[in-house]
Amino acid sequence: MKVTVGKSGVHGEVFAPPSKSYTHRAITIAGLSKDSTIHRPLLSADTQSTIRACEMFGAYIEKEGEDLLISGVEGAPEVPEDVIDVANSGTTLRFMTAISALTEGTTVLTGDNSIRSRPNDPLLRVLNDLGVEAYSTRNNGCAPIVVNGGLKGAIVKIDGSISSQFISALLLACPLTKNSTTLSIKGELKSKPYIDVTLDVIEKAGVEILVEDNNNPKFIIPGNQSYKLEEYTVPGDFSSASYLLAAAAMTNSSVTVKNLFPSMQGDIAIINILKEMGANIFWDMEAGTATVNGGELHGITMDAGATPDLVPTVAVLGAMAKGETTINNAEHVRYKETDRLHAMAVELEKMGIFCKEEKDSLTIRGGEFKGAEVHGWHDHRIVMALTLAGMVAGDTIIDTAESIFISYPNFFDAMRSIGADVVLSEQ
Ligand SMILES: O=C(O)C1=C[C@@H](OP(=O)(O)O)[C@@H](O)[C@H](O)C1
Ligand SMILES: C=C(OP(=O)(O)O)C(=O)O
Repeated sequence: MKVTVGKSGVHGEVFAPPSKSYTHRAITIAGLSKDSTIHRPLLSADTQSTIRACEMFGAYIEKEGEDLLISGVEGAPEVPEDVIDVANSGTTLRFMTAISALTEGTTVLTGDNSIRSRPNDPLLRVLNDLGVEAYSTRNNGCAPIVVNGGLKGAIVKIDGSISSQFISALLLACPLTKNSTTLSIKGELKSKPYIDVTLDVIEKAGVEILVEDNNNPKFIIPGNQSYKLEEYTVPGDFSSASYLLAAAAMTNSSVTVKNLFPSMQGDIAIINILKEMGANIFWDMEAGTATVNGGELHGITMDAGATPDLVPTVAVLGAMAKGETTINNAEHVRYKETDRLHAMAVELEKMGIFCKEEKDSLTIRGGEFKGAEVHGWHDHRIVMALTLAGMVAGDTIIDTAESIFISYPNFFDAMRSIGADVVLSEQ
């Protein structure tokens, strides 16, 4: 699918979609509990992967109105009858690899081309240390992955510099083993707020994990616990909202995004980033609304360590801001659906913007956008970010636009409802 984007601004109000990260955790934990109801889950391609995987472990999941009713396996996942295909979802692959380790048999997990090129070595290594035979069939840490269950608690260390999802996965599975686990981190921990999101839902489901030294965390996970999620409401997604808010800042127009209440999401940082860049933004936490009313944007230096998913948004903001924007501490952004540092540099250059890509940083010199035919890299965040660039440049065509189904299925409808000129076509 292609999207043609014309010069346009935004106006009015729009609802942020439910958080993808919170939805993955709520479904996974409900799948391990008894009976739970999840209110306002995100139903997208990635969260459908988590639903399918939980069903393969024996959970029953039904949609009733806007809710998901989940009858879980009460801590004892069954051995799946078939290969688990997570499609494009890294979160699902990592979480379900650890859940497989709780079964008493063999699970095989795989996914699409992108998933089969993303690293998992640190997770597989720690599972080995926890008594599980877990390996990549290609011996490079990439899916397909084989897991022979039998998870036991132990004292282990994991590399935190590639993906926090390995740690979230272990935090989800380890409370269900017979003995306790102590998990500490080697190297710099990236994407830490996602671990806080995991701990938030784990705690709401009545499971206890002790965190020693929140800055360089060590997790003490008592064993023999059980999840009881019962009732859970998913908050709005700040990563998805970043495109809506940035659209107003980039086109000097105005939008109010609703459903943005405080939560543990690191991407709440978009509010301060926009403020720092010069946008007129006001977040009313009690009302859960964030309003952007234009502004004169200038370049900033951003540390992407905790908020990798904001990188495509900040890259397009930087491309039309005055001066230079540098995104540092961003090597882990290369291990996503695609290498997003490279993808943004290549596509922004096609639109006339100077970019300098280094091993773990991207510098963007603000300039005049020109319309172009650009590649969406089959990556939802690249497509959504380039849509904003197209609204400034006009005459922009982005391919692989269907990838928005991964995290924000009605992104184009939402953008159209606030005035964006976006037209979808089949080829
Ligand atoms: O746990 C999660 O929900 C996520 C963690 C982050 O990944 P990394 O921890 O691999 O950086 C983030 O980029 C991804 O979109 C969602
Ligand atoms: C990287 C992402 O998700 P995942 O790791 O679950 O594929 C994302 O949504 O940007």
